[in-house]
This record gives sequence, C-alpha cells and structure tokens, in this order.
Amino acid sequence: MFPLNRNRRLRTNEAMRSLVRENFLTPNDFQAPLFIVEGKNKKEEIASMPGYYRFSLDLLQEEVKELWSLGIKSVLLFVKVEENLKDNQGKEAVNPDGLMQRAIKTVKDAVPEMVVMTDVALDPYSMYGHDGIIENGKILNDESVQALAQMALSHAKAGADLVAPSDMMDGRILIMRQLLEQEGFINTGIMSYSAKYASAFYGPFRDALDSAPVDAQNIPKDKKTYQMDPANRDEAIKETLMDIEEGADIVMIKPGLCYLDIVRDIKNTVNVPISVYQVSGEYAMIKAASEKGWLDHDTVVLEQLTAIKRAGADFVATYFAKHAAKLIS
Ligand SMILES: NCC(=O)CCC(=O)O
Ligand SMILES: [Mg+2]
Repeated sequence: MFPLNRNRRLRTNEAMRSLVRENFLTPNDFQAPLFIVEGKNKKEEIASMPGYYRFSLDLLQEEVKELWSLGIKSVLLFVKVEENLKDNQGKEAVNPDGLMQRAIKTVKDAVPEMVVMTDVALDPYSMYGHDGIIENGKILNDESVQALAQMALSHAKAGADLVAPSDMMDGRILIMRQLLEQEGFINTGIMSYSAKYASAFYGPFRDALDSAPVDAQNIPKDKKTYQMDPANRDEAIKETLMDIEEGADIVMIKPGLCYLDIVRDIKNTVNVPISVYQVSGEYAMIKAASEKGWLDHDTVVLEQLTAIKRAGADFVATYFAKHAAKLIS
C-alpha cells in the first residue's frame, strides 16, 4: 500500500510507459471494409462518412495495393447493388458475374496474398432492405438461410478466403458449412457475425450501400426480429457458442464501443479468434466531433482501437484501418 506502492513510478516518461504497456496496435490488427460500385473511375465519398469512399473495380485495385503496402492483410467486401437488380430472393447475389464475384477476383489479382472476406447478406440485394426473404410482412428464417448458403458458395467459387454472414438468421452457419464441405470448399472459412446487435450505429453504412429497410406497408421498419437486443448480454454468449458449434472459424461482435463488455465476456468464454466491427456510426461520430474541433481525431482513433483490442478483439474491422496504420508506422 501507499507509500510503498506508488503507481506513478511506472508512468514517469514514455520509455518507462512503453516498457510496461500491456497492449499494442499493429496494422495486422486492422481489417479494411471496402465499398464497391459498378462503373469506371469512380471514387465516391459517402456523405455521412467523410473521408470514406465507394470504389469502382478499376480504382479498387490501387486501394488494395496501398492497404497491403501499409501492412493491412485483410479486406471485407461490400457491394452497392443497382436498384434494378434487387428483388425479394436476392437472385443477383449468386450471379457468377455479379459485382461481388468480380470484386473478389479484382482484389486477388491486385494482391494475391490479401485475405479476402465477403459480406454474405441479402440486404444489399433485397428490394425491401432486409437480411432475409419476406412473406406476409415476416422475415423467413430457413428459406433465407438456403439463399445465404448459396451466396456463400458463390463467393467461395469466386475465390473468397472466408465468407462473413452478417444476417443473424438461426442455423445459417451449419447449413453454409455443410454446403461448402459438400462442394469441396473445405478450406473456405467462415467469419460469423455471431453477436450482431440491432444498433442505430449502422445508419451511415445504409447510406453507403443504399440498403436501409424500405418504408412500405407490411414491411418491418427495423431488424429487431433477427438482430440482438442491445439490452442483452447472456444471449451474446449463447449466439456465439452456437455459431462455433456450427462451424464458425472466427466470431464477431458488432458494434464495437458500446459492446466492449460483450467482447470481454466472449473472450473469456471461447477459444476461437474474435473480431470486432467498429461500425459506420462510430466512425461518423469521431469525424463529426473532430471536424468541429471538439475531439482530437488521431488520438481518439487510436484510443478507441486500443480499447477494442484490450477488451479482447484479435482484430478489428474498421474504417480507420488505413489512417491508423499510417499513424502507427
Ligand atoms: N453488415 C454490415 C452492417 O450491417 C453495418 C456496418 C456498419 O455500420 O459499419
Ligand atoms: Mg445466431
């Protein structure tokens, strides 16, 4: 006890602090989400995500090369689907020549070693902006799972290293794993969004992909019948253990900052790698406050990413990947 113990002795200067520091960030900790659009020479800034862009495939190549040169080893791909290709079943999602399938090949052509993960989800393809097929105002579980498994297979065929289902339907990991095994894709992994909360922090992402639930009669306005209730903690463990049992190689908690207690609970419970998604609303908050001069952008970015890692993340999907990698190099 004091004065024998004076904790400030080990905080005297930066050399001393670095000696006893418990957690570090490296570019290996970051996965870069990438938004992709049809067209040529397109780099469109997302209004609610200043400094973040949608890329056409030609410009995607350059971006991926730059990420690799900064030490970022993985990307998570999302596509903005043209309005006329959307329907209730997500048929375009399994088009072997679809935007996602071409994007996977484009990334692999640019940097073959890059670990490519793909968003397996119906919402960008859904005319209703939901993660499942809808009938009579209800999101069907088992029918949606079949469509998602076919989508995962299509991504595997195009060359994805891991597929990343983000839908929160029940049982999709099992059905997906079985289909991948059956079709010979035994080394295609699954990163499951296992504890994905029904969060209001996804707003800017839905702007980026134009994928928000539509405003129409008999269409649920939110995703609360499949994404998790932010009030729940035990349920996150149940969801995650089930996904691991069904064959998930990596599990994810999403969003980040408000859910770090969940990250630690899961870290203490499971023995597979844990990913955390620092989502679009978390990005937007930092951008908006620092634009106003209310927060110091770079310091806050590194503090949040360090906190996510300290909570138990093995890596973080973050829109700050490129910037943070530059800051720490
Ligand atoms: N499947 C991805 C999302 O639902 C949202 C991510 C974000 O808000 O950044
Ligand atoms: Mg689940």
